[in-house]
Amino acid sequence: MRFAFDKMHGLGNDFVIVDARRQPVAIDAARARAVADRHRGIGCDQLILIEASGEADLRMRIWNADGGEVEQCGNALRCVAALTGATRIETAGGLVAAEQGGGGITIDMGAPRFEWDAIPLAYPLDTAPLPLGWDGLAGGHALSVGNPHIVFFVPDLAAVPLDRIGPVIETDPVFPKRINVNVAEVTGPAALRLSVWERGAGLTRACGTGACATAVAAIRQGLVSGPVEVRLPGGPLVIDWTPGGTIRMTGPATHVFAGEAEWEAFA
Ligand SMILES: N[C@H](CCC[C@H](N)C(=O)O)C(=O)O
Repeated sequence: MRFAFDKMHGLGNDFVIVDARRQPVAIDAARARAVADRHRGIGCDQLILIEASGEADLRMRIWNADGGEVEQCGNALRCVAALTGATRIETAGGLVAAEQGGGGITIDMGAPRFEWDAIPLAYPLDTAPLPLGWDGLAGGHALSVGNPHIVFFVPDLAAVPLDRIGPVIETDPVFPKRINVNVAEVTGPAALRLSVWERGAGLTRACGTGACATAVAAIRQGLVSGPVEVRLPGGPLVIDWTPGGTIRMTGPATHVFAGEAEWEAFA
């Protein structure tokens, strides 16, 4: 059966977006993996499904390239807001607000969570910092911005083999739902450089929730003051947060093309 989709990206973190409000759609892990496959499918970091919502303009669901459905995706929120004009979006990670302005699209991501069982961790531990280390990375801060993140600050980002160490941390049993791994370098009083090993997607060009988590961890530790420019391999996002408040992320959303395909091609 034919379906329509939109291909979009946020700083190179790319998505296939399917609007199920106008066409019946059933996604499972195998179909998500097949659509995301960059050789046999359409290719994306995440597959995004838009559904009707009883409490917001729409509901956004997210599947990583490995087929796992997850709670939140910052870059996709900007893309869906740009595509649909939605100003309130329901996700499994919470209800968010979107506004479109001169500097791009701003998403209010809600408040971060720092308790061990909100990340979640497998057992009670301090989360800021987590008393654990992996291959020379230690002192990480774990937090949830709707989805789970750990954030490490290092003196030289280029010296960290994130492609090797990322999957080890992502799949450590201390993280029962796995975790997104962020490694950042402070480059100014309100500037960070960030690379992200994403849960279920690996190294991506950008991670919106990773930028949010990293900026919050840096502000909490007094490493920077907000609003923070977080420079990812695909470009910059601006993240603003003050303790006790909600996180506001501002950045671009790019529409690449609209397409059609047959679900039968993604068995
Ligand atoms: N890999 C993430 C989902 C996508 C997040 C990222 N693409 C973003 O822009 O926030 C997770 O498993 O929680």
